[in-house]
Amino acid sequence: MEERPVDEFDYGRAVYEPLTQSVRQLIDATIRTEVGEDTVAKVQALVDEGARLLSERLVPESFGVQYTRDGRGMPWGNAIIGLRNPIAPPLVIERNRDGSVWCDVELGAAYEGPPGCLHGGISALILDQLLGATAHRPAQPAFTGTLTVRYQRPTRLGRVHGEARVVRHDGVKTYAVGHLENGEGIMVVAEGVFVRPAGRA
Ligand SMILES: CCCCCCCC/C=C\CCCCCCCC(=O)SCCNC(=O)CCNC(=O)[C@H](O)C(C)(C)COP(=O)(O)OP(=O)(O)OC[C@H]1O[C@@H](n2cnc3c(N)ncnc32)[C@H](O)[C@@H]1OP(=O)(O)O
Repeated sequence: MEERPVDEFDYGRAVYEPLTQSVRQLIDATIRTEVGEDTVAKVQALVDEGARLLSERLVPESFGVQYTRDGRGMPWGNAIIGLRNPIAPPLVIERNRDGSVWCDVELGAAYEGPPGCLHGGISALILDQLLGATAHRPAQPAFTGTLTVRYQRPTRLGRVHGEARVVRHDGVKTYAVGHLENGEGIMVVAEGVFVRPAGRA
């Protein structure tokens, strides 16, 4: 079997992240463009050619979490944090010493629900990942059992700050809370129960 280079995380990141970023720009421009139909048709042909080239070799199914030889996880297809997923903003989750987490993310036209505002499902997606990340412990995966989201005020598109922390553990269950805020205050709050599935460490 071919030896995997130790720095394959950095290598993969250098190769694929710029492509993902370009596709993110393409998504934004696709939504907001006002060019004429000839240009749209021309771009469509270019995009189709790009998709054809990339499809010459594909993993058989979804990306999953691939691991480098030194054990670093690459959840690069993930819908919200995926480095190779153009529909992911992506969310970069930072962890404090006490295990709580936070993120700052810029959310544009691709995440719109009510005009000019963040789609509620996207808020829930961000909070699911944030609360899940703080509930998750190494070698103790915790699935979202229940996520309750309260939308207090419409969140304008743009810069959003999120935070989450664990409030208690009860056997296989971990209870976490979190919120999304921006310059206008706290917009969305969430609480969740994360369950370590039966039969897992
Ligand atoms: C995700 C793991 C990944 C690990 C990978 C490593 C990298 C991680 C890096 C970074 C963190 C990432 C963070 C991820 C963020 C995103 C998370 C998601 O979106 S997860 C997808 C959506 N969620 C599902 O698809 C679950 C589907 N449901 C199930 O699989 C089961 O129903 C499960 C595991 C939730 C429970 O099944 P049972 O058979 O293990 O549990 P029973 O024995 O029935 O119950 C145990 C206890 O839990 C409570 N419970 C069960 N289900 C519950 C629920 N849905 N809500 C609340 N409590 C529940 C029960 O009442 C019971 O409590 P009593 O011990 O009696 O006090």
